[in-house]
Amino acid sequence: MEFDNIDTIAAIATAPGRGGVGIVRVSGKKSAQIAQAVLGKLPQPRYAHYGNFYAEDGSVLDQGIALYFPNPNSFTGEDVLELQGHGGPVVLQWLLSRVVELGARLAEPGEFSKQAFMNDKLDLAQAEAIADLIEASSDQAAKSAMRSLQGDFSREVNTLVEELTQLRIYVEAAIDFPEEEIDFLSDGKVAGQLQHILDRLHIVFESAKQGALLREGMSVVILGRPNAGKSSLLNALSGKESAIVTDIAGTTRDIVKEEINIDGMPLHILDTAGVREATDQVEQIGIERAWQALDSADRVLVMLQAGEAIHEEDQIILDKLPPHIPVTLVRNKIDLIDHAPMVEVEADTGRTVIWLSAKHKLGLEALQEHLKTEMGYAQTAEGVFMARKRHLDALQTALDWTVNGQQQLEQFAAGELLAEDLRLAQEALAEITGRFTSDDLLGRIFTSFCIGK
Ligand SMILES: Nc1nc2c(c(=O)[nH]1)N(C=O)[C@@H](CNc1ccc(C(=O)N[C@@H](CCC(=O)O)C(=O)O)cc1)CN2
Ligand SMILES: Nc1nc2c(ncn2[C@@H]2O[C@H](COP(=O)(O)OP(=O)(O)OP(=O)(O)O)[C@@H](O)[C@H]2O)c(=O)[nH]1
Ligand SMILES: [K+]
Repeated sequence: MEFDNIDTIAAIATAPGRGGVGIVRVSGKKSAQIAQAVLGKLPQPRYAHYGNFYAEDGSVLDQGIALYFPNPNSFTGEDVLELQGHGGPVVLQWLLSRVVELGARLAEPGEFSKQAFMNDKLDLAQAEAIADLIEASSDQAAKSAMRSLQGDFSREVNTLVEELTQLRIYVEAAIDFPEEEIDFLSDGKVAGQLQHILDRLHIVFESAKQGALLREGMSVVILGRPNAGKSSLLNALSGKESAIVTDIAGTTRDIVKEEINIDGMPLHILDTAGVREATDQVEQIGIERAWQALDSADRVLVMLQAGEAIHEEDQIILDKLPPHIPVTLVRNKIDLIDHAPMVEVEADTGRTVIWLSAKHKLGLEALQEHLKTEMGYAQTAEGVFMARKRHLDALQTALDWTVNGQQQLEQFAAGELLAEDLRLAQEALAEITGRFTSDDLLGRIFTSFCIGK
C-alpha cells in the first residue's frame, strides 16, 4: 500500500555548482499537474520527452528533457517528475521555484529516500547504502555500498531473522507440550540450530565490521615534542605539503588534518602542536587541543627521535596519555643514525615501535601496514558489505541474546527463557532493515542525507 504523503516534494537532485545537466526532481500527487503546467503536456510515462519548460507567463525558462514516472513504478513509489535542464545554478533555481509556485514544497534532506523506504522500495540498510555510496571515497567503499544497495546485507539479515523465528516457533511448540518439552529441547536439533545461527551471526558481524571500517576509517593523532617531525610525517603520508615544516621548534600551533586511504580504509591523520612547557599563549592553546584530539582518536603515534634515549619531555607525554588509547611509538630520523626502517615490539610494554624517516619517506609502508592490522582491516573487500556502527550494535545485541539463549538451553533446559532471548535477538536484527524501528531513528538516519536524495 502506498504510504500517504499529502505533500508534493521537490529539490535539485544534482550536485550544487555547475554541470552539463542539472535535475529538479518532484515527487507526490501534484507531479502530473506540475508536468502539465511546465511542459504543456503530460509526458508518456517513463519516456524521455524533450521540450520547453515554461514559466507562468509563457516565457521559456529552459529547454530540457522531462521524465514522468506514475506511481507505484518510480524511485519513491509516488508519482515522480524529473526536469532535466541545463546544469547551472540560476536555471535550476528557476525550475525549482517554478515547481514550488505550482504547489510543491522543498524536500528535506533524505526525504525522497525516506519516501522510497516508506513505500517499501528499499529497506533501511539499502537506503543507508545509497548515502554511503555517494559518500564513498575509495573503490572498496563504493563496491561494498553497492553490494548493500543491491540487498546483500539485507538478505543475510533477513535469513537470520527467518531462522531465529523458525527456531523460536519450534521451541514455543515444545513449551506447549510440557510432558515432551525436555525431549524436544534435548534432541540436539535446537542446540544444533542455535549454533548454526551463532556461526552465521559471527560471519555477518565480521563482514559488517569491515564495511563499517571502509566507511568510518581510522583516526590517528601524532603527538610528540617540538621538532620530532610530526608535520613531516603528516606530509609524507598524505603526499602533500599540508603542514608547515621548519627546524623551528613550535612551528605547528593548531591541529592540521589530512585524510588518506590505506587500501580503501580511510585514515584521518591529525598533526598537533609539539608538546612542551610553552609560555606563548597561542602555543599553549594549541597544546591543549593536541590533548583533546585524543578523545576521538583510535590510536596515537608518539614520535621520538631514533638513536636517542627517551627525553624527560617524551616521558611526560607518555605518562600523560589517557589509559584507553592504544599507542604506537615512532622512532623518526633514522637517516641520522644510518638505521634501516624496522618494526619491533617492546618486550616489556608490548608496544610496537616503528623506525622510520618522515623526511626521506622510509618505513612509511610498514607504518601503514601496522595501522591496518591494528584496526583489524582485512582488505579482502570481496563479499564485504557496507555497514554502519548502528548495524554493528544491532548485530552485537543479537549475538548477546543468542549466546544468552544458548546458556538457558544448556544449563537450565529453560525453553521459555530461550524463546524470549530468540525474540529479542530477532528484534535487534530487524532494526537493521527497519522492519522494527522508531520514528526517532528514521529521522536521524534520513536527515543526515544530502538534499535532493
Ligand atoms: N535520472 C535519474 N537517475 C538516477 C536516479 C533518479 O532518481 N533519476 N536515481 C535515484 O536514486 C538512481 C536510480 N534509482 C532508481 C531506482 C528506481 C527507479 C524506478 O523507477 N523504479 C520503479 C521501476 C522499476 C523497474 O522498471 O524495474 C519501481 O521501483 O517500481 C528509478 C531510479 C540513480 N540514477
Ligand atoms: N634528518 C631528518 N630530519 C627530519 C626528519 N623528519 C623531520 N625532520 C626535520 O625536523 C625538523 C622538524 O620537523 P617538523 O616536521 O616541523 O617537526 P614537528 O614535530 O612538526 O615540529 P613542531 O611543529 O615544532 O612541533 C625539520 O627541519 C624537518 O626537516 C627525518 O626523518 N630525518
Ligand atoms: K618544527
